[in-house]
Amino acid sequence: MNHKKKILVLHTGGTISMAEDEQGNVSPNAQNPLNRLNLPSDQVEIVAEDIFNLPSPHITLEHMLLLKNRIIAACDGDFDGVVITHGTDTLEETAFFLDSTIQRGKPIVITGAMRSSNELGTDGIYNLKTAIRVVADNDSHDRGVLVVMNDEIHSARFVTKTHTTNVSTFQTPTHGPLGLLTKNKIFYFHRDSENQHLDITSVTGNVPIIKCYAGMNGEILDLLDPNRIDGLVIEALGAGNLPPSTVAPIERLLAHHVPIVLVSRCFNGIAEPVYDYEGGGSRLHHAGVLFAPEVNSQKARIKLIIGLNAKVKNLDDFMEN
Ligand SMILES: NC(=O)C[C@H](N)C(=O)O
Repeated sequence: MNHKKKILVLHTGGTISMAEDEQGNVSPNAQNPLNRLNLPSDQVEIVAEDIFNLPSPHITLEHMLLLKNRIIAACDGDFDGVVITHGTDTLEETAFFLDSTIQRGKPIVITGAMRSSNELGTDGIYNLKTAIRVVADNDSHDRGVLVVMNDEIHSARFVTKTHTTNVSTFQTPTHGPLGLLTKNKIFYFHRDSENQHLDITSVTGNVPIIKCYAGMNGEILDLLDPNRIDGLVIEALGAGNLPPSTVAPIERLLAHHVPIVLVSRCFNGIAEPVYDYEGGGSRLHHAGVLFAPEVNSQKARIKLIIGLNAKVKNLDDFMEN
């Protein structure tokens, strides 16, 4: 007889826990509608906790740290896996944070919804059910943190929110979903390599993100006080290039030992130091700018904060891998 899986479901809020009023305004509920979920008890035992009830734009790195500690305690205990429900706006950041701070092992899945609990075609209960199915599946072990929405399974490391309202918003631009669910089965197509993880105990640090654009001058960068920031992420052009007038302010920040990380503003692909012209990625890299090839700016920011809090010696290597 199969062992009955014991799964912890941690609700953090978001549209999945909200409802709309008669005017169509969506807001958090006092009563979490997800608690009406009815699962066959001979397959899984569910323990649900409302750890927070926040729209995901209210989620901070401190919330992510609390969540990480609760998940590690659950996995060290007698839970067979954890499902987290979360607002979709910052879901990829929480997923990436957890994937970067928790060792691979028991399945950890994050899900959310694009339509609140009483809207026509609501996807919340369905996504929660499929997330529980994925956690209960033996093949979901050792895959890192997974994002399950709309019958697809994605790696936290690569997934991103691509659409403001569509239920298929979560996509992996570089190589598609890791797997999918049908009515009765779960199929994994491939296994993503392991993300670096560091178990940190603090998340301090002020690391803003600046987006680059054609004709950008150095004025915004000049406004940054090196004593008030701990790092900077720049969404650069193409494979990782910047307009020439940004170079002098960048050199000034580097001289004050502010780590600067470049990612691409492109939706898809890998950033790397290639071009040898003023502002080109190769020259910037030589000057000390770091590259985060695989991740978008919001994930690079989280990665840099994790590296700084873990006091990583070689940040260049850490950000690049
Ligand atoms: N679909 C959602 O969950 C969006 C909502 N604004 C949130 O992130 O909390």
